[in-house]
Amino acid sequence: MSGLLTPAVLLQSTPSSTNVSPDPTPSSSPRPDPLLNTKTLKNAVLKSHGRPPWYGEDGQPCFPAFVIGIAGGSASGKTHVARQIVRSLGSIPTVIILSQDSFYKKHSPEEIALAFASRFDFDHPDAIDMQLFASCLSDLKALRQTNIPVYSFEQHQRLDETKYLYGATIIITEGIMALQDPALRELYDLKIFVQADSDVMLARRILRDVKERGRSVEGILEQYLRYVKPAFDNFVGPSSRYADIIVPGKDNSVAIELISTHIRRQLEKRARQFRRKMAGTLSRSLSRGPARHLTNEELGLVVLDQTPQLKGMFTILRDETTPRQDFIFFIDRLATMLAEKGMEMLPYRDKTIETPVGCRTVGKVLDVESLCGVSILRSGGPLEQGLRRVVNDVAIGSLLVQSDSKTGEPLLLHVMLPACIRERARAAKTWVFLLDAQIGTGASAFMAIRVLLDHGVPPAQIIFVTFLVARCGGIAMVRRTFPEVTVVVGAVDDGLHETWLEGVGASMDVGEDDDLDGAAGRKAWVVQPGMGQIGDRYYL
Ligand SMILES: Nc1ncnc2c1ncn2[C@@H]1O[C@H](COP(=O)(O)OP(=O)(O)O)[C@@H](O)[C@H]1O
Ligand SMILES: Nc1ccn([C@@H]2O[C@H](COP(=O)(O)O)[C@@H](O)[C@H]2O)c(=O)n1
Repeated sequence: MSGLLTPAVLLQSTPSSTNVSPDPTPSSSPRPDPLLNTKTLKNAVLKSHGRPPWYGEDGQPCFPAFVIGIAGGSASGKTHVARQIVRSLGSIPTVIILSQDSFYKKHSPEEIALAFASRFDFDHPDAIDMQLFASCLSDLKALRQTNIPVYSFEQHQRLDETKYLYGATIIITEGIMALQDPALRELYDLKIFVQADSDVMLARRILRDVKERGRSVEGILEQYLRYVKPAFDNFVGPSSRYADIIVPGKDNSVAIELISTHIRRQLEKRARQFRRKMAGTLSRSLSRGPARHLTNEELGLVVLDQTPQLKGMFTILRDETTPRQDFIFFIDRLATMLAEKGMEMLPYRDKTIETPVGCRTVGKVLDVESLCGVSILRSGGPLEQGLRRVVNDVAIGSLLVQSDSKTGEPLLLHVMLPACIRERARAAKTWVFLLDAQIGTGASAFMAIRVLLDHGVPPAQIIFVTFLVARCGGIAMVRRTFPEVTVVVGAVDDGLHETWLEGVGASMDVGEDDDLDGAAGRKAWVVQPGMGQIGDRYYL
């Protein structure tokens, strides 16, 4: 792996307009193709055509990520092969290139001093934290988030920071010892060994280490003869026997093409028909006669009290003649009421206080370690204001789920989560308000809940807050699959219909279960009587 820092890298094969970032920093300006320049690898941002559902109707992940292990001598061309595979795959879902270099053990000051004198053996299997490597890879393969170490070749040291990774469909790991460890080998779906002549490897290593790793030629040669060459003979070379395919270290375009064809076939087998299935079940049940309308109690929803005051607010919001200013005012007010209702679902404990007139009294205090919001873009946006009013300084992340224009499948296009749920241990202690304007087919809600579960948020700590739910839509499936998730809603409507919306093709109002379908309009599942496209009415 080249580059001074060696974090795992998230790459996309072709540029996309949508930024799917593993980092909380959104990219605003066009970035160079990270495949072309090794120096940009450390800044690479995951871009994707979107991640289709990775779970079944039971909500459980059904296909692990496809994992490829690439081993070979130092500078044999492992990173190059990995990038060529990504490039050759063309339009594919997200890929992570995970370098074994990230997992060099933390060194003592004495070891670092030896490393600077080219007297430290980085080529023995013991130099690598194989256990951590296997555990991070196993999390990623199981579609869970992970945080991997970041290594500096310049400092010969693992840095304090870690790199958050989530959401890859294909993971390519590369490293001299990638095929060495049995636990790692177990995780691979395809094992590759890159074979190059030793003089080619040495020549490439000298050029690269001088240019990119700040080394002298003398140091490189000393390290090579003392450690690199013997390790290749003893460990790296012999591990080629575990490979499914040996790829030449140069002129390897035919091998790369064969490998990508194999991967493409494997991915096709994993394609799913999720939203269609959810909507299909619904249509079939409707065509058999009048839909059986489950009651709010049967659906297990927490519905705001349907007081005349609330009904009055909904009347204004449902009215198509309501001016936008009024719509925004009442949506914000309703969002605040829903956030307050959501707060009722949290645990509280007793707290004794003293009042300004000297009386002691027992009250309540919120009993949660951490609390955040995640908004399903962009129609979850109008609920953010309500949550901010109720919870001071609350961190709110976002997810972008959009329907594929051809298949209608929900696609996860963007994940930007607050820090408190980017680490598994913290996520387990965090309560999350998941915000979306309405639940129609339920496909977006399903996907968003799955993302939180992948990060280790317990289902009982997820509070889905929404203005409207379609009684006969996917809510029954969402509730059946994730019974511990609380759904707080303003009103429950009876209808859900697939409609052609004229002239709104460019809209990205994706939280409302719509299918983008050309510039002249789009097909969308709309809740009826409903309020129309809440995001459009709020933001346009
Ligand atoms: N097939 C190839 N053709 C030409 N140059 C290559 C090829 N593969 C690798 N290289 C060059 O060799 C050097 C080391 O390659 P790299 O992929 O970083 O090796 P590794 O990851 O195995 O250490 C890089 O400068 C790279 O550009
Ligand atoms: N601080 C370090 C750590 C490792 N190395 C050398 O890197 C080689 C593995 O990386 P490749 O990208 O070449 O596969 C390995 O041979 C180590 O000797 C180093 O020089 N300094």
